[in-house]
This record gives sequence, structure tokens and C-alpha cells, in this order.
Amino acid sequence: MKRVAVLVSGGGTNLQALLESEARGENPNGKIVLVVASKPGVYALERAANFGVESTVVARKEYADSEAFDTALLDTLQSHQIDVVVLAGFLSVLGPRVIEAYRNRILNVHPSLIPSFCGPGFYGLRVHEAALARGVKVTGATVHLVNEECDGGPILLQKAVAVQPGDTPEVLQKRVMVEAEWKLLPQALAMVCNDEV
Ligand SMILES: Nc1nc2c(c(=O)[nH]1)N[C@@H](CN(C=O)c1ccc(C(=O)N[C@@H](CCC(=O)O)C(=O)O)cc1)CN2
Ligand SMILES: NCC(=O)N[C@@H]1O[C@H](COP(=O)([O-])[O-])[C@@H](O)[C@H]1O
Repeated sequence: MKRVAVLVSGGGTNLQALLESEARGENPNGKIVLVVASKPGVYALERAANFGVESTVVARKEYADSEAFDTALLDTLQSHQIDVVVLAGFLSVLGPRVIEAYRNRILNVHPSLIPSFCGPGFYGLRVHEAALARGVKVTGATVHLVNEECDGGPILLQKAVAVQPGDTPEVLQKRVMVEAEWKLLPQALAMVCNDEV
């Protein structure tokens, strides 16, 4: 049984999808045992509590630099004997110590079809604002392995989502979540826990 940690920074809708998928028995070889938030008070922590999952805050703002944050994250993951890490709306760039310790065992969900609209500065609504500004007719979501390059890791799964006339960033964000993110991330986590990757 792989011990899974989910790293969050906000509302936690992808965490919710992972927890509900696990409750449906869709990931028999993995169990979410820890939620780590990079900011205090985020609703993702409520979602973890609702499912009885332990959570902790490793607040990015409490560390002088990214190296200290990277070390604190690694200590937290290793002290909980974590095997697999999922970034679910996590908005800090992971440093080399975590990446090396969990090489090919860290997943991230991004709300576009990488390589479009990704990399530093592209997160949350900003991604959908850029897609609408460019006028794309199709967007979607990507789940990839995480490496040192922000959003540059090997792609595992992608799903296309149509952009509708009159879409706002908020409406498009929700469609991409419902039709793509919340389906792909649980599927990808099960693949990693099943040693299919
Ligand atoms: N080493 C890696 N770390 C992270 C990756 C990755 O692929 N490699 N993915 C990101 C997730 N992400 C997009 O999927 C992403 C997250 C955050 C940012 C960003 O620009 N963040 C801002 C801060 C935003 C905030 O705290 O409100 C910043 O760093 O200035 C871009 C892409 C997670 N980590
Ligand atoms: N680059 C990372 C990124 O933009 N992640 C995105 O943050 C949103 C909130 O996630 P949440 O509702 O699961 O907290 C989600 O759309 C997720 O894809």
C-alpha cells in the first residue's frame, strides 16, 4: 500500500476528487495519509478533516528562502513515510531536494494542455485568462510527473475541453475542473500506485 501525501494551497477541489475516488475503491494500492498546505486556513484543510485525513501546514511565507522551504517539506514527507506525492492546486515551486528524493513519484495537475499556458506565473485563473485572451477553441488539463522544470516533467494524461462562446475565466475553469482535472488526477494517481508508470 503506497502512502500518499497531497500538497495544496487553496480550495482543494482536486483533493476532494482524490478522496472521493479513494472512497469509491478506485485506488486499491494507495492511501492518502497526509495533506500538506503551503498556506494556513485554506479550505483544502477542511476537506481533509471531513475525510479524517491528517493535515499540516508548511507555510512558504515562514521560510526565508526556497531552500529552507524545500528542506521543511522533505522533512515532513519523510517523517510520515510518504511514498507518493500529489500536487493538487499547489502554488509553490518544489526545490531539488524534494524532487530528487521523490524522483518519478510526484504528480501535478495543470489546467491547460501543456505546453500551452504553463510555467512560472501560469496558475489558477491566470491560465484560463491567457487561454481566452489567445482565443483558443480547445483547452483542457494535463497530469504530469514533476521535475526541476516548472510544468516541464513527462506528461502522463491529458484531456481536451471545448471553449464555449462567452466563456469567462471562472466558467472555463469550472468546466476544465469537472470535465478533465477531477477525472485525470485520480486516474493518474492510481497508475503511479499500481507501478504502471
Ligand atoms: N519543481 C516543480 N515545482 C512545481 C511544479 C513543477 O512542475 N515543478 N508545478 C507547480 C504547479 N504549477 C503549475 O502546474 C505552478 C504553480 C505555481 C506557479 C507560480 O508561478 N507560483 C507563484 C506564486 C503563487 C502564489 O503563491 O500565490 C510564484 O512561484 O511566484 C506556477 C506554476 C508546483 N510546483
Ligand atoms: N499550476 C497549478 C495550477 O494552476 N493548479 C490549479 O489550481 C486550481 C485550484 O485547485 P484546487 O481547487 O484543487 O485547490 C486547479 O484548477 C488546478 O489545476
